[in-house]
Amino acid sequence: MSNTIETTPENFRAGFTSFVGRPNAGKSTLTNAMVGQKVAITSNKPQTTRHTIRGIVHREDSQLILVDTPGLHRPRTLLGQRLNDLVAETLGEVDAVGFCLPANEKIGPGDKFIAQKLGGLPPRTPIIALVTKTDLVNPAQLAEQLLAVTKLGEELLAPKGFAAVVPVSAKDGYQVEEVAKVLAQLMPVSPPLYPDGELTDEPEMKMISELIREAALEGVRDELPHSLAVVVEEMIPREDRPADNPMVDIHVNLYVERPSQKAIVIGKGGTRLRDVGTKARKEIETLLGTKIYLDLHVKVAKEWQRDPKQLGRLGF
Ligand SMILES: Nc1nc2c(ncn2[C@@H]2O[C@H](COP(=O)(O)OP(=O)(O)OP(=O)(O)O)[C@@H](O)[C@H]2O)c(=O)[nH]1
Repeated sequence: MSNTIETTPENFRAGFTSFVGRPNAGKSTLTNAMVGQKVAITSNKPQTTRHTIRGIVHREDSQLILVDTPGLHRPRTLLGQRLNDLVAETLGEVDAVGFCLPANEKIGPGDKFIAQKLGGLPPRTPIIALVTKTDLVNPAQLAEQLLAVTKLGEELLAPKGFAAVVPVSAKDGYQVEEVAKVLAQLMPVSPPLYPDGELTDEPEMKMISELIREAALEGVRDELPHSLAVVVEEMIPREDRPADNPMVDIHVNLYVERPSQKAIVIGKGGTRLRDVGTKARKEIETLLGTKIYLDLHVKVAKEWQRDPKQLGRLGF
């Protein structure tokens, strides 16, 4: 047992923060550079959020919980009001937002789009700009980008602009500590929300994806030898459930390489996927000891076995 309470300094700060930015902006790499350990949250933890926790930064005087903001990462799949609602809802729940903009690329429409959405947030959520990948530019280029980013903030986050603009390189570690420090100062005064140590639910997520993978391969192993990857995207406790009868929504993507394989996994009229879902659900319910709703999606990720970026994303 830890004695967290007794040893917590008086001005300890703890809270939730989220990195946003267009694809490739460096969010995941920065998250990994800041966090000692990867985690994913399930139903049985304190202070459960509806977001996937990507990691927790434990510092002497603070704790930062890095959460995902679904939606902003893939604006093209969500239209208009739905996106606005989602952004307000999810980012309304974090204590600060880190907006990642690569130092080596001109500010583009994707960045402006996100900045505009951030500008629509209630003014209480501080937004800091993180100019990422500074190792790829020279000092003059970096200075120019810092100015451009500051200007973007003044234009689209009027009247306040960004709470801070911090250059960082996750690759060589430059200013990674500074990012944590700046974010920590924006967290509310609070004892740690998660215990140090026993952090990870990742084995649980792995077991769940394995159960689904096994069920999905049953009977079609020859047709789908190594072409199936299963990723548990989110596990979210269902709201408004009685405490003695909880339920967890589990969203899962099954990745295959070719459309023909997708057809095999889904089966005629979706019957096969339904059977896979039923079988896996029972096993997962036994594993977790709670009711679940299993949401399975089959996606084609072309040649994912050969693409390091895709592999990374699928947890290989
Ligand atoms: N040189 C350099 N490359 C970086 C740095 N941070 C990230 N990258 C590279 O930039 C690419 C994208 O980084 P990610 O961390 O995956 O970016 P992301 O914003 O999470 O991307 P999505 O998952 O597509 O939203 C990868 O190839 C990284 O290796 C950095 O500090 N320096």
